[in-house]
Amino acid sequence: MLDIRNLFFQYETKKILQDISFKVKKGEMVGILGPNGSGKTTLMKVISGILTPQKGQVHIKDKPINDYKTKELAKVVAVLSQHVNESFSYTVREIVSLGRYAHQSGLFQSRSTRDEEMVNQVMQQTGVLTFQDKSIHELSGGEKQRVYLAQALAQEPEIILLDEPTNHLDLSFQKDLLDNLREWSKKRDLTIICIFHDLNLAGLYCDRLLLLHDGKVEVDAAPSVVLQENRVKKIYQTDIKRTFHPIRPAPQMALVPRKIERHKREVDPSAITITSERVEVRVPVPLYTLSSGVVGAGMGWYKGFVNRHVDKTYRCEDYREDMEEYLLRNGFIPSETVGMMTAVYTEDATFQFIKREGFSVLLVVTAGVGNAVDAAHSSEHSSFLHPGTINIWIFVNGKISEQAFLQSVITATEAKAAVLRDRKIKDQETGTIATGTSTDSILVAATQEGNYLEFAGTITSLGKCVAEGVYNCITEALDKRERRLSQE
Ligand SMILES: Nc1ncnc2c1ncn2[C@@H]1O[C@H](COP(=O)(O)OP(=O)(O)OP(=O)(O)O)[C@@H](O)[C@H]1O
Repeated sequence: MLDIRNLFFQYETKKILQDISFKVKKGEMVGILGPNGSGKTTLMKVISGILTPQKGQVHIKDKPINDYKTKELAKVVAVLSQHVNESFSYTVREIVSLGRYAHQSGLFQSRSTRDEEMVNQVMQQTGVLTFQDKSIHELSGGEKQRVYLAQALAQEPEIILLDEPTNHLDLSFQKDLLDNLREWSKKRDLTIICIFHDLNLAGLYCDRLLLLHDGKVEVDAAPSVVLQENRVKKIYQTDIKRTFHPIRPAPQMALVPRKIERHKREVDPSAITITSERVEVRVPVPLYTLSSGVVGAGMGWYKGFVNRHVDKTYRCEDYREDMEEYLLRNGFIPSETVGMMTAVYTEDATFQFIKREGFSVLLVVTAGVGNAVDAAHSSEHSSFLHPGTINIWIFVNGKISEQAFLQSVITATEAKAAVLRDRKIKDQETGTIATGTSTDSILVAATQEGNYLEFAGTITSLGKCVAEGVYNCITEALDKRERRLSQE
């Protein structure tokens, strides 16, 4: 559809575009990225024929752009630029109707029914129909943006070029616009080339990204290839962290602000409160946490950690909502808290603080084994769930990798299974040695400050602390439980 070959462009003596080549297929949505001044707008102007390159060619539908007459080009390419001249006080409908210019013929450029239909349709699609009789000067920045988009669509182009179209748009209009553009590209084969400053929107919506740097193509590939952490850091000269969109398979770049906070981030036993109602840990600054809690499950930043005692007969339709209400009643903010449940006596909780060169680990455990299961034979069990019985908390004063988060879980689970093996705790249904209980929970939380700990396998320095601490804490908790049972 579009073939750009070896473009060179300069404003007087200033070289802007240097040897730019790329192709865009029909129906593709391509994002153009690059830091300020990298040449994005200049490239768009060359593609749309506003600027003529000193060298190189732009072919549209296999024909050099110079061979197109103005009207003919307008039927193929529409441009939505950043800065639009608004010297005339046209109404919205008039502005959108101007988009039909290329389709009108004859001396008086008379409008056909098709023109009217098209204008109404695009005004409907872009949500500007309701203010069609207002003057453009009376509109907000976002409303104007949608009017000019409607004008571009009214051209019924095959290619649309957009220069930062989400500028001025609020969140829902950004999403609507990009959803619509992508739908038009997929369902109507509209070819879209769009400049983005927001790398996340570009990564989420585009089929392909072209990253410009100093007037050259740094990389032209799929979003997951282009949006590499080190590349973006280097080209944009800023600190970012690559992550992933939680719902769609798209890379996302998170800005990392400069740190100015002065709070001490260390979790030690003074943060723990143990009562018959719950075990809680409160910290002043959120910790990066991986958990299987009733609330706060998955990865997130949390500053409250609650292991709530519930009765063995606890049944609740919506236990998540119940837990959130419980947290609120007790002064926790649910969105900042990981909440777990257990039927064991929380006052029998155990903890251990292990200090090592450059980092430390606080472990907190509640354990009961009335519900013990041998994972090797779990298929023989019914799937009835009892409240959690071995809950393990691992707080790391250090900076740990995502790998170390997961390895901590593995190491802790192995240490737990080892306790049950050494104490010969059996699965009541199968008579074999249990490996855990059916509803165990775990959390690993790290301050993400200080020494970097990449691994937490059983024989790494962090893994050894986790293994030792979990083994000791569960053992002590089960001793307490046995003493309590023997006294009852
Ligand atoms: N009319 C002009 N005359 C001379 N230099 C210009 C002109 N327009 C742009 N430039 C220069 O060309 C370079 C590229 O500008 P361009 O607008 O293409 O960059 P961009 O990547 O779109 O930037 P931004 O992200 O800031 O919109 C810049 O250094 C700019 O100052």
